[in-house]
This record gives sequence, structure tokens and C-alpha cells, in this order.
Amino acid sequence: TEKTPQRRIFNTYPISHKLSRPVLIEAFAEHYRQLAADSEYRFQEEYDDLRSIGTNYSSLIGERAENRLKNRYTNILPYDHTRVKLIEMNEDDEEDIGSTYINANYISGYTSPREYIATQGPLPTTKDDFWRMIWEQNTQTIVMITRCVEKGKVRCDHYWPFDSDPTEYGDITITMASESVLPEWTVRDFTLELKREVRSLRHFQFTAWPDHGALGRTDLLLRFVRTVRGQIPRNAGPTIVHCSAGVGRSGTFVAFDFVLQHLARKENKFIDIFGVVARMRQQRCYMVQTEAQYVFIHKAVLDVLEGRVSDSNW
Ligand SMILES: CNC(=O)[C@H](Cc1ccc(NS(=O)(=O)O)cc1)NC(=O)[C@H](Cc1ccc(O)cc1)NC(=O)OC(C)(C)C
Repeated sequence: TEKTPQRRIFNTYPISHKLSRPVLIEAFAEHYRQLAADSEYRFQEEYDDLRSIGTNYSSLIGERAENRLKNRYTNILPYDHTRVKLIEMNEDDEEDIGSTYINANYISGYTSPREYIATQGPLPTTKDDFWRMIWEQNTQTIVMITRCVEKGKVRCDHYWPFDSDPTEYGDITITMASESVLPEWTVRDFTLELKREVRSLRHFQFTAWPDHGALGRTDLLLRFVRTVRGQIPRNAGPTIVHCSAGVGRSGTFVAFDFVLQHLARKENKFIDIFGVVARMRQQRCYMVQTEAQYVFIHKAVLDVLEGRVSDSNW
């Protein structure tokens, strides 16, 4: 009998497809419409395809018994391969991994492989380590996307001074130089001092985004991201982005900031939100933690492309 021609069936995407799904910018509106059709069926499908990405990476240091109390949530641990290591404090020869541990990961961005550090909201027991990380990483911008207490639950320690009195966090003295409270966010300027060296840092706290919820208004996120992006010093180390767990709202902020930087370059003809989130998921677990946040990123990008919200860089 005539041999049936062998049809090669790809039951698994080639790796490149699995981790990226670029869309022509001029076709993005139609792409969004298709994903949103039938009660967002294809958004759900695409978000489900992200679930397994990154789950093969280990979090052995975060799982250690001596580090258990340094984690805010039992299920949100930093991957070993991208975790931020605090510089050794003791002189002993053997490495004391516990003294170098903080629940934080480097996240690559549009201009640098360590453009951001995504981290949990500090705990009372980790806020000194948090400031130590900021000093060691030469961070000059903190983006906080949570309130300390939401719906009666503590989401983050008040890890900065309550007033302008200099306050010590370990070896570092923090002084609040100014505080500007706006309807949706607060901007604070701090000075940090260690062994007579003084540095400055700007703290942006977005206060209008409930945990596990979607923000709803894309113009708010756009204005906030642009405000922050426009004030990050060029010579600074990684920008710290945190919420309560450092994955949902933080991941949404980072993804949108990345895409806006990408769109600002006219030579770019494609946009790959799936690929941006997939890459972040290989660096920190659950980045963009809900499907609603994933849809929200798309809606915010669509609104920018269609001019419903103005972004002068774009
Ligand atoms: C869905 N909620 C969670 O997964 C949170 C961690 C978390 C993730 C994301 C966010 N949003 S944010 O990243 O935007 O801050 C807040 C909190 N985890 C907990 O509350 C976990 C329970 C849990 C929930 C879901 C799960 O799959 C596994 C374990 N509880 C927990 O860690 O309990 C403590 C705080 C008493 C130690």
C-alpha cells in the first residue's frame, strides 16, 4: 500500500514560541479583541500557558529553616538563580547563607539585566536587611504598590521613619527630607547615611491599588509609571519594586513600564506582552499574579496605542 506521507505534528511549541508571542503593533487592537472575545476565553488560555513557566527553578535558600521567618508568605520564595544576596557580614570562613538572605529577585528590564529588584513588603524582622540591600545595590528609587494595612490586614511593615527624625535601621540612618501626599500616590525623599557617607533616595507609594484586585483605571497606572520613570537617576542601581508579596502588583508595574519603554522606540514594530511576563516568571514566581492583572496590562497598552490616555513619550 502506498505509504501515507509522514505529517510532522508539533505537539509542543518550539521553545521560542512557548516563551514569546509577538504581535504587530498595528494589529494589537484586533489581537486584544480576539483575546477578549467569548468572555475573555483566549485571555484565560494564554494566561494558563504562563503557569508552568519558571516552576522548574529551585528556591532552596528561601526554604531553609533559618530563613523561614524572613518570608512574608509561605508560597512566595525567591528563585535561587536570581535572588539578591546581601553582602556577608561575619568574618567566618564558611559562607553563612542565612546572613545573606532576603526575599528579593533581580528582574531584567528594557535597558539592563538587573533593572529592577522585585521583593516582598518588608517584615519588622527584615526591614534592616531591606535598607542594607538598598545601600549595597546603590538603589535610588523605591516603588511601593501597597498600603501597609489593607482591609484590616497587615500587608507591609512601615519600614521608613514616621517623621523627619533621623532613624536607625541597622547601621544605616534614614531621614525623611520631604513627603508629598497626592490623591493616588505619595512621594517621599529620604537621605541615607552609613559611616559618614550620605546618599539620597526617592520613595513612590501608590496607594490606590487594592491587593489581588485590578486597578481598573489605566490612566492612573500610566501617569504613575511615567512619573516614576521620569525620575529614576541614570547612574542608579536597580529600582526596588515591592507590594505585599512582590509578585502581583509589582509584576504588573514592571511589565507595563517595560512595554512603555519599548513603545517609546519608534523602530519597534512588534509588542510581546506574553514574552515580557514569561521572562519575568523565569526570574520571580507568579509575576503578574492574576489573569485580571494580565488583561489589565493589555488594556492599558491598548489605551496608550489608541490615544485614550496620552503618553508623550509614545
Ligand atoms: C493568593 N494569595 C497568596 O498566594 C498569598 C501570597 C500573596 C501573593 C500575592 C499577593 N499580591 S501582591 O503580590 O500584589 O502583593 C499577596 C499575597 N499566600 C498566602 O496567603 C499563604 C497561603 C497560600 C495561599 C495560596 C496558595 O496558593 C498557597 C498558600 N499564606 C501564608 O503565607 O500565611 C502566612 C502569611 C500566615 C504565613
